[in-house]
Amino acid sequence: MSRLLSRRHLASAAAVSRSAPLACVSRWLHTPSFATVSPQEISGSNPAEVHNFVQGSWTASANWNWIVDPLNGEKFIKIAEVQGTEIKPFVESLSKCPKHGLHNPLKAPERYLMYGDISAKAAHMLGQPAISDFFAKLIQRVSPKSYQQALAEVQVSQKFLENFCGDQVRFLARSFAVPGNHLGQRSNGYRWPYGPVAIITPFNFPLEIPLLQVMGALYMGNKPVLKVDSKVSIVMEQMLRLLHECGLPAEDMDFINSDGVTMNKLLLEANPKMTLFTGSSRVAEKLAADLKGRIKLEDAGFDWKILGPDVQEVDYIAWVCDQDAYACSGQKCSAQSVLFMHKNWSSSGLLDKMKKLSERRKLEDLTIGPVLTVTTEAMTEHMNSLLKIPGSKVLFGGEPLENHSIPKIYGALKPTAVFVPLEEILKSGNFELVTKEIFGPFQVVTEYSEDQLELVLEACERMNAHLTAAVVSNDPLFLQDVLGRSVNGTTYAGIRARTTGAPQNHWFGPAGDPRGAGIGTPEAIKLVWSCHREIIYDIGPVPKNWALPSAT
Ligand SMILES: NC(=O)c1ccc[n+]([C@@H]2O[C@H](COP(=O)([O-])OP(=O)(O)OC[C@H]3O[C@@H](n4cnc5c(N)ncnc54)[C@H](O)[C@@H]3O)[C@@H](O)[C@H]2O)c1
Repeated sequence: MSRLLSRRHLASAAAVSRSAPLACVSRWLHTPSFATVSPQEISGSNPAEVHNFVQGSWTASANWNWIVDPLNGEKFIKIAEVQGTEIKPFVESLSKCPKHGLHNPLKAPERYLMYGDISAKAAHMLGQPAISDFFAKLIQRVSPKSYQQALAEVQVSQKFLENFCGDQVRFLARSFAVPGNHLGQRSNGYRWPYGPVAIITPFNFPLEIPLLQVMGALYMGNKPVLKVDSKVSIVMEQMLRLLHECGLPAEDMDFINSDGVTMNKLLLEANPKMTLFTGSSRVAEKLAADLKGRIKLEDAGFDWKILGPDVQEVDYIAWVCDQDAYACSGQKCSAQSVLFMHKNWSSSGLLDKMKKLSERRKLEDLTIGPVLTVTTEAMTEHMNSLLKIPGSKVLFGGEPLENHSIPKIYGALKPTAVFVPLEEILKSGNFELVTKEIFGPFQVVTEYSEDQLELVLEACERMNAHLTAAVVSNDPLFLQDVLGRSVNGTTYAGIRARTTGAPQNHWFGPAGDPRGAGIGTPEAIKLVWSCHREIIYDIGPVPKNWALPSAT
């Protein structure tokens, strides 16, 4: 297939060369062999198509759903969205996988090695500048963020694949043995797959989240059906084509485009033994109930940062705050949502520096850009509600972006910070409002005095989402106190602490919830994608002098 595509590209390039400038030809020649789209070429007059993959083949659907370009509102990508009446092939495909998986430590162990090889090939391909550039630009088209942010997503994915080359996949399934009570007895603990599983991922990391989760599922022997938010599923569709080129067996995973309702239906009919959901808490709670708990969750983040009493490195910390709150236009689940600032920082100029840094962001290079799930009106309305709280004020931002063609269905807001007094945040009428996750370039800032640390910790305790956090201080007693009385799953501590940017070598996920999932590290893969199985071997011999005991 890849050869066919390459030939097709060459043929198109030749056709184009008769009429178009050389630059265009070179773009086609640089489109990777597996790819069916060229990021720069997609437009209203040249729309891209995204297909499904089930039971080993690419398929269309009776319905095309149009995705609009977040920067100009043009219909530019057609998605073959599977309808409720079309899910049968996906249900059948999943049902072909037994509960004991496609491989496990006692079945087809050579597949662990095969996945080591696939990862090595995929890491090599993704590491080639033309291919990382292809994915970074494709990500930018559907989930607008700066080139550096999009490229970082590709690089994290590439490093992750490198981490699981060679024998590293089989090491994920390392088992242990404990000597038994008598000769011939021993217990072995194994990491066992769930078999048929489902993965649902959101729009904000179109490559990293689905790729890392799907590979983790496959490594451990599961057969996943993957659904990525249709707004961005083109990225993972192209990645799946790359994986096939690297040797991923066609029957090992399915890829579905659908709306949430159809996916919900598929989950209920196909009955996957485990579902990994990454997205909003609203959908997470619905699925947890529908699936009777057979689910792991990576849901909303209302991520806090506490600046300790020791004021230092103000320029650096202002820059980290700016990146944490506003990179990717605040659409990271790890984005800084609230900043608790010790009063010692008031005269440091930190807030002024943050304001200046936020003003450097511009639409032209996508350092600020469209917000895909919250409209400008909704963000402004939220801000106005906060401003009704006594003592609140806009520190900076608070206005819509200007001179743009971002469609109205998406949001466009300047990087915004609103100050709310700490005592007011804690009032029961205000707390829910202030700690509502706004998935956009928006943060709340507050201040605390020496004797108010208890109130800060009370606020952190009362929050529901415990994803990321940062304790910015090099005072070991302060760190110990705050870390010992908080729970967030991915917490950075020290003067360089941040809330965002977790690469593949950091566990990333919420804590404090037994349903909490993780992503990135070997521990995350083992926790999410395998369960413990203990086999107790007891092969004898039965002692020669054994006699029938009395009944017990
Ligand atoms: N914790 C994490 O690691 C993490 C990472 C990224 C995003 N997020 C969170 O995701 C949210 C932003 O994404 P969103 O608003 O697009 O999330 P969302 O919950 O609306 O959608 C996420 C995915 O679920 C699908 N979906 C919706 N309803 C469904 C249903 N009933 N059954 C099955 N699938 C359904 C969507 O189509 C999409 O693919 C934020 O709250 C953010 O914090 C969390």
